[in-house]
Amino acid sequence: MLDHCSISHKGGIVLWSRSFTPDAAQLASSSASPVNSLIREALIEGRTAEEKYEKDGYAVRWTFVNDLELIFVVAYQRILQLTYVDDLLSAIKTLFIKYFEPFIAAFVASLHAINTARAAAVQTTSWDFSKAFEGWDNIFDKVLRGFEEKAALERKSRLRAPVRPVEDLSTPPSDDQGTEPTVTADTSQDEQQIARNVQALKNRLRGRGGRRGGRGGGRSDAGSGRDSVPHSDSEFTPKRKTKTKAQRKWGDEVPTESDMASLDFSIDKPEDSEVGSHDLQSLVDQASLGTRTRDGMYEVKDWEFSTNDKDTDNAIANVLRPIEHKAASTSALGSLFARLTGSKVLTEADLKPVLEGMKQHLMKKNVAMDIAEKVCEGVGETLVGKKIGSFQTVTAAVRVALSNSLTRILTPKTSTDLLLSIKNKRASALPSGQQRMPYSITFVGVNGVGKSTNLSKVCFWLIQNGLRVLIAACDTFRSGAVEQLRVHVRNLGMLGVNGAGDSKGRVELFERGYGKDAAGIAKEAILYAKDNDFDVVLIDTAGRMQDNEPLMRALAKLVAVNNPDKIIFVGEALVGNEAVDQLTKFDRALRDFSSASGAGKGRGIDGMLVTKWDTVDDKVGAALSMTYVTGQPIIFVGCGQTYTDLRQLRVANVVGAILDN
Ligand SMILES: Nc1nc2c(ncn2[C@@H]2O[C@H](COP(=O)(O)OP(=O)(O)OP(=O)(O)O)[C@@H](O)[C@H]2O)c(=O)[nH]1
Repeated sequence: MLDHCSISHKGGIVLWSRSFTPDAAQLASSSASPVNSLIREALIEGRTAEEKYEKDGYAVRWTFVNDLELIFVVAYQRILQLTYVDDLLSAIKTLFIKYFEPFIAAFVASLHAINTARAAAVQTTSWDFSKAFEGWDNIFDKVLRGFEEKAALERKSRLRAPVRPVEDLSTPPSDDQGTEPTVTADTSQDEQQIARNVQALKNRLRGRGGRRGGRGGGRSDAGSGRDSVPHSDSEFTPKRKTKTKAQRKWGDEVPTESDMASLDFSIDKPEDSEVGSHDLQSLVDQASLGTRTRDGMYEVKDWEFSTNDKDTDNAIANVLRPIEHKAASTSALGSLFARLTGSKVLTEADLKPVLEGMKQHLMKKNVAMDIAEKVCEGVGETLVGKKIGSFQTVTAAVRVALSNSLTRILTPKTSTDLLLSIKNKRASALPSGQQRMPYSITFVGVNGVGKSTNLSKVCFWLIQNGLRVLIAACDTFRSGAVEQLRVHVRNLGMLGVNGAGDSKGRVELFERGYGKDAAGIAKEAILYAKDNDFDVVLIDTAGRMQDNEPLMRALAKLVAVNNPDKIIFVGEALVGNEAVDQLTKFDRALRDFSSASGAGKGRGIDGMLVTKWDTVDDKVGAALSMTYVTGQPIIFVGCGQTYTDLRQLRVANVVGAILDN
C-alpha cells in the first residue's frame, strides 16, 4: 500500500497530493516527511543519481516531466517492496499530462513570466488547483486500484504455480507451450520486421536524395505526428502531434465507462505493450530531412516561423497600438502641434508607455525579464531626442529600432559553420606518419534538457556529411546514460548515409561504464579517435545543476584536460529567466574553474543548442536571452525527437517570431 503520492512543480509548488494513512498525512506536512527530505537531499543537493531514495523506513520514487517542469513522487514503506511503483508512476504521469497539459503549460508559463518575488502570491491566489484537477482523484483511485489488484493476482498465481526444476527455467512453463509463440520465433520476427523497416527507410532516403533541391516538401503521413506523452530516456521513439489537444473538462462531465475502462491497468492491453516497439523508420522524420547541396553536403533545414499574419510590422503594431493610443490621447494637443509643424522630437514621456508595452510583449515571448528590460532601455536610448517625421508614429519608430536591436543581438559574432571548422582542423598539415587529431565537441547543460538526444541528432548530421564520429559516454553518473547512447549508436549505425548502406564503421561508442572520472574517459576517447582516424568526437557529459560547485569543477576539469574544439551548452527553449541563470553560471564556472586547474586560460561556452523548440511555438525568447548573456551563437535548435529534428536559425526568422503578435 502506498503512503503518499504527490505531483509538484519543480520549484516546490504542490499541485496535487494524497496521503493514504494518518501517519503519512501527518508526516507529509512535517519537515521530517520523506518527500520533503527527498526534495531537499536528493533533488536540490543532488545526492542521488537515481530516481529513488530511501529514508527512515520509507522508499521514495519519482519521475520528471521536464517539458512541464513537473515531478511525480510516491512514498511507501520500504519493507513492502511494491513492484508496480514504476509502472504506476509512469501511468499517472501519462494520464495527468493527457488530461491537464493545457492548464499546466499555462501555469508554468505564468510562473516564468511573473517576477519571482510575486510568484508565491500567484501560487496561492490565482490558481485553483482543486478545480483545475477536478476528476483527477477518481482517475488516480481507479489506476491505483488496478495496479494493486493486478499485483495481488500475480502474488496469488505465484503462490499457486508449481515450482519447476532449475534446468527448466530457460523454457516457458508447459501450459504456455503450444499456444504462445516461442521466444525464438518472436525474436526472428522482430529482426525480420526491423530489416524490412531499415530497407524501406533506405529506399525512401535514396528516393529523397534524388529529388532534393527544394526546401518545402509535403509532410508524409508517417512522419507527420508528434506525441505529447513524455518519452523514456532510453528509447528514441516515434512522436505524434500535440498542439491541438484540448483540455479535458471534468467539472460538468464525469468520466464515462469507456474512459474509466481505458484507465484500468489491472488488465494487460496488447497495444500498450507495443508502444515501445522499435520502428527505425520513425527515427527519421521524412518531412524534416535536410537538403543536399550540389557538392553533396547534407544541410539541416532552417527553422521557419509560420504565422497567419506573416507581416511582423503589423503584428508588433497591433501589440503596441492600444498603448500608444492611450499615451497619445493624454497629450493630444502636443501631438497635434507636432503634426502641424511637420515633425516631433521624441521624449522619454512619449516612449515610456510604448517601451513598457514592448517589454511585456518580449516577456510574453519568453525573453528573460532582465534582458527584456535591457533591450527596451537600449531601444529607448537610441530614440530619445530623435526627430520623427510628421506621418511617422512613435510605434513605427520603436518597431524599427527594436527590430534592429534584436537583429544586432542575434547576429552571430563567430562562425557557426561547424563543418568548415572540422574540415579545417582535419586538413591541417602534419609531419608524415602522424595521425590527425579529431575535432571534439563537448555537450554540457543541466539534467534532462536533451543533451544525449541532440548530440545524437548532431551525430546523424555529421554522418550524413561523410564524417566518422566517435561518441564518448562521459555521463558516468546517471544510471542508464551509457545504455541510452548505446541505443542511439545502434540506431545511427543502421540508418546509413543517404540511404546507401549502413553507417556501421562511421559511428562508434566509447564507453567505460559508470563511476569513473569523466575527464579521463574523454581523454582516452580522443586518443582512440586519433588512432582510429575518426573525424569528430562528441562528448556527452552528465547533467548538473549550475550551482553545484563540485560537479561544475569536475566539468571544468574535463574541459581543461581535453581542451575541446567546441563547448556547446544545451538548454531548453521552455525556460525564460532560468535559461539566463543556467547559462551565466555554466559559463562563469567553466572559465573560473578551468583556468584555476592550471591548464591555462579559462574556457567558456562557445555556442548553444536550444532544445524542445517544437514545444514553444513562437515563444522563442530563450534564443534572445541566451545570445544576449553570452554573445555566442545558437548553433542549432532541436525541434522534436527524431534524428532529423535539428534546425538552424536564421536571424530574420527569430526576429519575426519575437515581434509577431
Ligand atoms: N519535444 C522535444 N523533446 C526533446 C527534444 N530533445 C530532447 N527531448 C526529450 O527530452 C528528454 C530528455 O532528453 P535526454 O537527451 O535524455 O536529456 P539529457 O540532457 O541527456 O538528460 P540527462 O542525461 O539526465 O542530463 C527525452 O525524453 C527526449 O526525448 C526536442 O528537441 N524536442
